[in-house]
Amino acid sequence: MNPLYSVAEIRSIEHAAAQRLPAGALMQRAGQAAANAALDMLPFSTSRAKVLVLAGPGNNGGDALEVAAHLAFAGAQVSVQQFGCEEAGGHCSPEREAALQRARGSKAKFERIAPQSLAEQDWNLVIDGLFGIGLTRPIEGEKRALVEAVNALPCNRFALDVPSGLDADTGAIVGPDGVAIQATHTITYIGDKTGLYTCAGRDYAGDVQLARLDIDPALYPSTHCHLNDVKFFARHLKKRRHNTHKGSYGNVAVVGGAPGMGGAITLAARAALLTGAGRVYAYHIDVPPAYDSTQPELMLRRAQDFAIEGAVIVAGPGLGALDDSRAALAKSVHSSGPLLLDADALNLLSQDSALQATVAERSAPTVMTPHPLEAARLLGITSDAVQRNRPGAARDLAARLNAIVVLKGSGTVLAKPDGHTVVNTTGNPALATAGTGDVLAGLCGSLLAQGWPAWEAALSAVWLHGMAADVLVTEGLGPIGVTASELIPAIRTALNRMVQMHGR
Ligand SMILES: NC(=O)C1=CN([C@@H]2O[C@H](COP(=O)(O)OP(=O)(O)OC[C@H]3O[C@@H](n4cnc5c(N)ncnc54)[C@H](OP(=O)(O)O)[C@@H]3O)[C@@H](O)[C@H]2O)[C@H](O)CC1
Ligand SMILES: [K+]
Repeated sequence: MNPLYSVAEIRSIEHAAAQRLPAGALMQRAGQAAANAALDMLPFSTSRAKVLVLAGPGNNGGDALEVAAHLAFAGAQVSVQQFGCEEAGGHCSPEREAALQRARGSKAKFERIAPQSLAEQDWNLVIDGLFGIGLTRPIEGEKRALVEAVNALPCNRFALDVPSGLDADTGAIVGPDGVAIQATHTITYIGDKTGLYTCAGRDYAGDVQLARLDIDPALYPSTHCHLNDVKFFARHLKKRRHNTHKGSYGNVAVVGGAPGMGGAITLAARAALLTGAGRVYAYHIDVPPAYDSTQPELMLRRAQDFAIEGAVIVAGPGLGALDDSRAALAKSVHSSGPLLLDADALNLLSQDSALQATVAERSAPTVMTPHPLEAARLLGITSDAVQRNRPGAARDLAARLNAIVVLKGSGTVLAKPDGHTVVNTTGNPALATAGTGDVLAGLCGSLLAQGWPAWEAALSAVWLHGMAADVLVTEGLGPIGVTASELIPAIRTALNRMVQMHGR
């Protein structure tokens, strides 16, 4: 189900497949698959279509040359900007050579147009075959200028395998200070790749399609990395029985709300309530209001008094960094039930290695929901370093703290202590606003309280959180200006729809 492969795994599949096929067969298949998709992108009769093909020095360039030949034979006006073998120290592959001959045998025009002159022509499509999984350093010099000029063109940009400049494993732009083709569409070969869905991947890959090149499935290794999918957690979507009561749906205790931060704990508690928890307590570090006038169902208490066993604890929303905050966190970590750590709980934890050891030894499940900077503090690295390898950072943190980690951001990455990784595909920039992390924490805590296993609770919470934002945008609300408060009822609707569709 939606496996994601590393560059190393793709290389080994490619190598095994190539042993059984005539030389160049995979590249020809790659070129054919891309050409077929490209023809669908051309706006009208092919003969009037102007296609700019960027062919780099490696086999990604070979793919592009195959595409150039196909499109030229189909009648399109093809211009090839080739950066040939001499660029790569002369070691071009035989299959790329063969592709070059085929392209030269077509009506494709081999020319070198100055990047700044590209905009003078009305291109209908750009084929990006500069670099694929072999990119080893930032794109520089003339190729950098070409990438920037192509990104400014008003037409579709079709990346072969990976948008040139993007790291296929991490979704980071290969830097420092790198550039990448901002593709509107990507056809990725042999296996889907993590970097197309996280970090800069979603912004630079556009619509992704997979072309497996008819490779024998037996050549694919089992992988521990997948795209999130309802199928991973659907069996826990259960229709409610009549003969139940609030105790059937668990208790959530949200711990936070230091002075001036009452909003965070309120959002988390409301999210837990509106997504089905039986009882929700909000344990405030500050003196809490008498009651929440918008949601009087919430039970507000002082964190100093909290001794709630049997509840799922969501520690962190607005927790602050007071002595009382640390005390409440320590009590939460030493509790015996499922625990969700978010926001300030993670920041306090990053300063306390003894408490980290206690977390790692917990017998009950722990879920952590850091954003990149919170993850960086826990890992003792910079947030840039986290973003340069989000899957790796999430896996490191999960292993170190024996916890399920939800590394938030574009293409949220979830990791288990055993290294299993899932990249989420729902969500959009509507979530980039204050409080949505508090809402996710409350939602995940609510599912834990309702008896979901921790991994499936995290997968489902992240999926629903993003899906709710996607629905709000399709309904014309956002992505600009959506508030965390508006997200909560949208999540409730999405959850109920999912239970109706998949629940038993
Ligand atoms: N092999 C097959 O049958 C198939 C391959 N597929 C396609 O091939 C690419 C991977 O091809 P590869 O040649 O390994 O790598 P790239 O084409 O991505 O380019 C690497 C070459 O570019 C040089 N390089 C790397 N970074 C830079 C840079 N920043 N500036 C300039 N040049 C750079 C590199 O040389 P170095 O030794 O200098 O690193 C290589 O020459 C894959 O993505 C597919 O598109 C298909 O899957 C079909 C089957
Ligand atoms: K490419």
